[in-house]
Amino acid sequence: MEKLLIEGGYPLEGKVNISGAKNSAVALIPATILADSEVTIDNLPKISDVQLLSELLEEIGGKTDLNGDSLTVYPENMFAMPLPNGRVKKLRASYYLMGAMLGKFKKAVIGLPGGCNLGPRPIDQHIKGFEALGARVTNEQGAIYLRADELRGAKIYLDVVSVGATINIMLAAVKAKGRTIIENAAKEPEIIDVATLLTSMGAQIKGAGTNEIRIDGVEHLHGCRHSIIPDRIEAGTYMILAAAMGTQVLVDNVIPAHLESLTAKLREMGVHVETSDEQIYIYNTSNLTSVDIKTLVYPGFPTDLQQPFTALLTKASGTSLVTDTIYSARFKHIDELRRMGANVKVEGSSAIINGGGNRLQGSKVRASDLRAGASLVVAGLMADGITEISGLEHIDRGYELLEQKLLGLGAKVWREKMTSEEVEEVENA
Ligand SMILES: CC(=O)N[C@H]1[C@@H](OP(=O)(O)OP(=O)(O)OC[C@H]2O[C@@H](n3ccc(=O)[nH]c3=O)[C@H](O)[C@@H]2O)O[C@H](CO)[C@@H](O)[C@@H]1O
Ligand SMILES: C=C(OP(=O)(O)O)C(=O)O
Repeated sequence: MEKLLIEGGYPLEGKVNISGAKNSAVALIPATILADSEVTIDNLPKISDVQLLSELLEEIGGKTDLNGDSLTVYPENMFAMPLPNGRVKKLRASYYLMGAMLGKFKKAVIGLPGGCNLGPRPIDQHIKGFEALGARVTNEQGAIYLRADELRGAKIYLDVVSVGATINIMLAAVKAKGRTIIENAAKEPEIIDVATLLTSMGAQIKGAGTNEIRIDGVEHLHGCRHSIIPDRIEAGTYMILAAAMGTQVLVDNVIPAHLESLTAKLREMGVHVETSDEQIYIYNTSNLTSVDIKTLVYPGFPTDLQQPFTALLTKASGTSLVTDTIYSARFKHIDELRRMGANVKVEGSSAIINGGGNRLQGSKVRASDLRAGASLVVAGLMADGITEISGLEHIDRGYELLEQKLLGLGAKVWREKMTSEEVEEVENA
C-alpha cells in the first residue's frame, strides 16, 4: 500500500492537461459490447476503473488492445458470462454491464456494484427501466439476474433524475424493438457522449442532453471510433486547487461550458477566472470570500466537486454553507479536514465552514472515497507542513497521473510505501 505526501504552501503555476472523462469512459467501455465489430475509444484516461472494465470485457470473451490512450475492443466472441463477484464489486460503473449485456444477449448476471461509499446508492430506477423493456429482474444473494425473451421499447419515467439509470436504459434499449422514451432523464455531458458513441455505432437516439430521450431500436450496431470528452470533474478539481494556491494556472483541454456552475461560484468568491474555447485560466487571488453552494443535477453544481470545493472554502473568510442534495451523507472528508485544523461542522445534509482563520496544518489523513481524496489533496497543498494521505486506491479510480500533473504545476508531492504498522493502523481504523 502507498500513501501520498504533500508538502504544502508552495504556489502553483503553469499548465495542466485534462484527461478524458472517467464517467464517460466507464459507460463507453461496456457500450462496446453492443457492437458487432471492433470499436476504438480514444482519449481514454489511465485510471483503475478503466483498467477493471477492460479486464471485465476480457472475462466475457472480448479482446482488448490498449495503445497509448486508445482502447480497441473486439466484441465478436463475447458471451453472457455471469459476473456475480470479483471485479464488478470494485467499481460503481459495472452496473453498465447490466444494460449492455441485456441489450446484446437478452440476459446477464451481474453482482451489485461498488464504487464510492456516499451513503445509500440504490439502482431501483435502472431495474424499473429494464423491467419496462420486458426483462425479468431478480436479486439473488447480491447479484442481479436479468433475462428477456425479447426487449420492446417503452415509455419510462424516472422517479429520480439518475445518470446511471439514464445511460443503462439507453444501453438496453438501443437494440430493443420499437421506440423507447426516457422521461425525466439526466442531462449530464457524459450522457451525450455515450449517445454519440452509440449513434456512431448505428443507434437511433434523439434528445440526449435534454430531459426526454427517444430511442428507436435497431437490429445491428457496427464498430466505430470515438474520442472521449474532457473530464469536467478532473478539470474542476484543478480549477479549485488553482484557486487555492495558484499564481497563474492554465487548465487545458476542457469544455468551459461544462464547468459554468463552478466558474460562477469561483468568481463569486473573488477568484479571477477567464475562459477561451478549450482552456480556463485561473489567476492569483489573495482574498477569497465565503459562498454557499448546493449540489444539483447538471447543469447545477456537481456533487463530485462538493468535497474539493469544501476544502477551498476553509481558506475563504466568513461562513459558507455547503448542501449536498444528491448524496446527503457525502461528508466523510469533513472529519479529516478537521484533523488538519479546519473549522467545519456537519448538520444534516449540510456542512458549515468557518473559513479564513488559521492555516491548515499538515496531518495524517485518510481518503474514504475518490473525491474525499481530492478534497484532501487541495487541503494538503494549502496546509503548512507535510500531509500524508492514505486510501490512494480511491484517488487512483479517477485521477490520471495525479502526482505528475501536480509536479508540473510546481507542487511538492510524492508517493511512498506505507510501513506495515501504518497499513495495520489504516486497516483497523
Ligand atoms: C460512474 C458515474 O457516472 N458516477 C456518477 C453518477 O453516479 P450514479 O449514476 O450512481 O448517480 P445517479 O445519478 O444515479 O444518482 C443520483 C441520485 O439518485 C439516486 N438514485 C439513483 C439511481 C436509482 O436507481 N435510484 C436512486 O434513488 C441516488 O441515490 C442519488 O441520490 O452520477 C453521480 C451524480 O452526479 C456522480 O456522483 C457519480 O460520479
Ligand atoms: C462518485 C464517483 O464515482 P463512482 O460513481 O464511480 O463511485 C465520483 O466520480 O465522484
